[in-house]
Amino acid sequence: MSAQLIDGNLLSQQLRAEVAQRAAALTAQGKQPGLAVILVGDSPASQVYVRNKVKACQDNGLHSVLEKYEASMTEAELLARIDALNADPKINGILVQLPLPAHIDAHKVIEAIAPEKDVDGFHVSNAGLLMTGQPLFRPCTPYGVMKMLESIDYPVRGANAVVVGASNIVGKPQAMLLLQAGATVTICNSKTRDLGHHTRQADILVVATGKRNIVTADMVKPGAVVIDVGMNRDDNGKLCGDVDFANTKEVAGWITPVPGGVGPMTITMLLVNTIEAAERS
Ligand SMILES: Nc1nc(=O)c2c([nH]1)NC[C@@H]1CN(c3ccc(C(=O)N[C@@H](CCC(=O)O)C(=O)O)cc3)C=[N+]21
Repeated sequence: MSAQLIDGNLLSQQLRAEVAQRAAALTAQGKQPGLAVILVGDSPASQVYVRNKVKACQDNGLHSVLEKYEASMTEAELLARIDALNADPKINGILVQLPLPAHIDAHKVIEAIAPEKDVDGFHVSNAGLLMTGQPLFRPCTPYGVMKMLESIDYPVRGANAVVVGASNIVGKPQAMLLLQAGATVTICNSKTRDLGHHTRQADILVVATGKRNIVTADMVKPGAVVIDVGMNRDDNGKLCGDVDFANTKEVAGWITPVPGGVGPMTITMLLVNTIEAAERS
């Protein structure tokens, strides 16, 4: 292995220690930070993620409530729950776990969350603030990736960054954060011709497609930072990313593992955003 590992568990541990201190300080002022997590339906993957989020709150002194609903819940019922949480002074952050069942309009639901409680940073108002350089909440996964680059003191300014994947949740906000940090940013998508041509230019390569092995070692510039946002299962049911880790680690300068990379950082930044919401309240 020539690449250095960027350990998301270790970095999370350090950042969560700061989170716990800020949570304790707020609690001492009678303002314990609170997160509400809403899960509609019972997808096993979502159950695990949501439980991890609630546990991270408990471990670091944040108040949390988990609201679980049947997949048959109506959109109107969900919107009513969000209204109630918007008005609840004990709740500083509201997270509606995605994806939602097909009969519920996810855009409508996200737009119903008060922007100052939108700790995912998915509301159009928060997307607009991010795009115009005045972010209120940075979306957790891209924010965590920037913290990982910071942790290795990587000079993002002037670097070539390539983001593979253009989702509203990861790819697009990731590109914005990298751009604001001074990188030259390329966003690739599922229609990109000759993906390797683009990825080989990358000093920083962020891969967020949900397709296992979409990036292989021959597509990576020697010495590059490779950040794997993928969460897939291999043929044996083992968690794996979007990058062919075993071969790419021999080419890259730094690489993030799956599990133990971006995933824990996403949860850490959710805690950070919830703390910031409480500090502002
Ligand atoms: N409104 C909303 N906000 C989200 O932030 C959100 C969401 N919906 N829907 C689903 C995705 C996925 N996501 C993950 C977070 C942490 C891990 C994580 O901690 N992964 C561990 C492993 C977990 C395991 O063992 O399964 C790791 O990579 O080491 C994974 C996935 C947040 N998401």
